[in-house]
Amino acid sequence: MCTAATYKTKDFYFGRTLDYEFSYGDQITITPRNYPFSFRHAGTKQTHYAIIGMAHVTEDYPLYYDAINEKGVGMAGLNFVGNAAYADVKPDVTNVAQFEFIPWILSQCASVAEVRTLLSHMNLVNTPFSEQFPLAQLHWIISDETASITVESTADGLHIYDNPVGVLTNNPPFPQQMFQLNNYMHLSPKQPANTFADDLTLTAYSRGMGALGLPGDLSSASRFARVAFTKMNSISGDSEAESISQFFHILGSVDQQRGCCEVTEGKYEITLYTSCCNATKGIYYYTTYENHQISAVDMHRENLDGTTLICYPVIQGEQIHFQN
Ligand SMILES: C[C@H](CCC(=O)NCCS(=O)(=O)O)[C@H]1CC[C@H]2[C@@H]3[C@H](O)C[C@@H]4C[C@H](O)CC[C@]4(C)[C@H]3C[C@H](O)[C@]12C
Repeated sequence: MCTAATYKTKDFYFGRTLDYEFSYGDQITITPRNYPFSFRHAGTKQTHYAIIGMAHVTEDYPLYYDAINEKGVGMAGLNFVGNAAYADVKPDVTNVAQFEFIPWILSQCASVAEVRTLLSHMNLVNTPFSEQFPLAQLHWIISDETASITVESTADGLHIYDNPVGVLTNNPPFPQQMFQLNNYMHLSPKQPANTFADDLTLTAYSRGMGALGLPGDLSSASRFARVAFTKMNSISGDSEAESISQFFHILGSVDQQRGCCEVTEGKYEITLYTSCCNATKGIYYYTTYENHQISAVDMHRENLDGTTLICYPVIQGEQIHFQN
């Protein structure tokens, strides 16, 4: 399972948890403006916006999982298994392979409004990267500081939904996830009043009872409701430190601990990493399952006019600050 979220204070923040039972081998990867992006069916872009995100790099190509561009647009792919279906290549539209979707959007869109325009003549196609990396069944959240959309490619075509919550998890399809929030409309960060029955003396005997009923399990639908509640009620100062700290707390509400989600005999899904991008400033912050210290890569500390990918390894291993 995975969860993505947005957060706005003075700057705009975008990030995700990557939950899985193994890592593909990820690196924080910067694609500078003059790295030539060769698209399988849509030509080559010699120059484009710079991108920073988490990717598996193979054959000098950044297979991005989540990323932001220098204009403040963020995009993340999350599993959508059993529902994702990609089209065949068609004439008279722009055919973009599923693995190219993040580079295609982030290399040329400066806002979600521009993304919508690009999507109106795009066909998301079933061309795999290679035999070793077949199609991934995903759906996507694409956001800027003003709006988010969810993109789902299913057997009946490409769907673009407004995403007013700015969060995404996995199945079921996005409209159902949104609909299920109706079930939780009575939840509140405030203490509840007794509306159960006039003749009963019921008391709020514990703090936090306004959110009693918020699901605590790790299913995708439950994580959607939980992170939506947490994010929509989140309050923090607007400094960089306060914003990042709050963002990691929002995604911390759906953190997956080893042992609680068995996917096959003896294999457990865990939160491999959590990212928090300052999309306004081009900084990729992250923590990993084994490293709770926040590490960061700032795209503007690199030569963004370069032609080759810049990769930083994910720092693993707890860094404990002994005080004595
Ligand atoms: C496994 C990842 C999604 C994690 C997730 O959503 N887990 C939920 C599990 S569940 O269904 O809800 O149970 C996805 C997110 C991005 C994906 C990667 C990116 O799409 C980039 C390439 C794309 C290639 O087609 C396949 C390899 C790959 C390198 C993908 C491997 C894998 O599918 C990734 C890493």
